[in-house]
Amino acid sequence: MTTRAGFVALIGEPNAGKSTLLNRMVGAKVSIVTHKVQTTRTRIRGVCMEGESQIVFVDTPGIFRPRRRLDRSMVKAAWGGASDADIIVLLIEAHRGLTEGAQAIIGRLKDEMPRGKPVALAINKIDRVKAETLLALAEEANKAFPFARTFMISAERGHGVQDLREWLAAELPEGPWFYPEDQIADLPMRMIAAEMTREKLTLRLHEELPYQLTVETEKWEDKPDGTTRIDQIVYVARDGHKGIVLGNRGETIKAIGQAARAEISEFLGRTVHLFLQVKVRPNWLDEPERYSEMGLDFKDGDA
Ligand SMILES: Nc1nc2c(ncn2[C@@H]2O[C@H](COP(=O)(O)OP(=O)(O)OP(=O)(O)O)[C@@H](O)[C@H]2O)c(=O)[nH]1
Repeated sequence: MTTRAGFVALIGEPNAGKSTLLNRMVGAKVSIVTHKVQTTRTRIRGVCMEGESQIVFVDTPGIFRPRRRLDRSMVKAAWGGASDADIIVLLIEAHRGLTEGAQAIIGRLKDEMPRGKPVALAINKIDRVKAETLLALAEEANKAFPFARTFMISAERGHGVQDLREWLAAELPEGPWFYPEDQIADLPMRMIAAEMTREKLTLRLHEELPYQLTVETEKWEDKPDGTTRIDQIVYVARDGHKGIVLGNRGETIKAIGQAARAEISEFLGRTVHLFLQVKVRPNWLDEPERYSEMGLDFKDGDA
């Protein structure tokens, strides 16, 4: 049996339908993550199996409209995320055509993507236009960039989505899966729970640390008595940050834990026992191992 696995970055202007498409392909469970603000560099948005292929979708937050310095570095990171993906899918809206924004993305794809990286075009929202308009748009776009394939889809209604999935599955490099098949169903829940804790940390610590914090769900145990034990680790970049997160006699982390526990419990509809640990992981932003752990191979100078 030949297995395939790899990373796919969905890019496009805001509102192009990236989240809708992702949810179609991966399942509705990830949708809660989608409205979250741009808080991490690159993260996994969802995983799906298609035949013997494991497709891992990565986030490319904030490709657009940098407002602050920090945002600009995230824009760069987003493009780093895209160029590290095995396949890129550019989503454009059928009724809006090749907007200025879409053309700007194509310009950057030309400048920044390594040669030979497959970039597919997905013309979304085909339910909103006539066939002639669609064909003309496909032709125009393919003149602007040598797309590996062009798909005409409606993420909302599901048209064309399976074709895209099958193509992605076949294009991914051969290799072992990144996640055991039985963990895939669990993965969105683990990510959502980590995101909830992260949000509480960000709320509580305001502008102090948010870009230097990361939360990972280490263990997840559904107990026979109907409760769930979740162990998470809050990673900070420096020793000094640990104290800020813990607070005076641990009261900050305690309050954060309580708030996160309440939200996770409500979301799961079960009693949750949440255990938080704060650990220092210096320079996690620059640490390539962090990304290889997720299966992403970041090279120096990406961020
Ligand atoms: N008519 C139509 N609307 C769609 C389709 N796909 C998505 N939409 C709508 O387009 C809007 C934007 O979709 P999202 O999936 O949130 O877009 P996004 O690219 O993730 O947007 P950002 O999160 O802002 O980057 C939503 O109102 C969707 O319901 C489609 O195939 N047809």
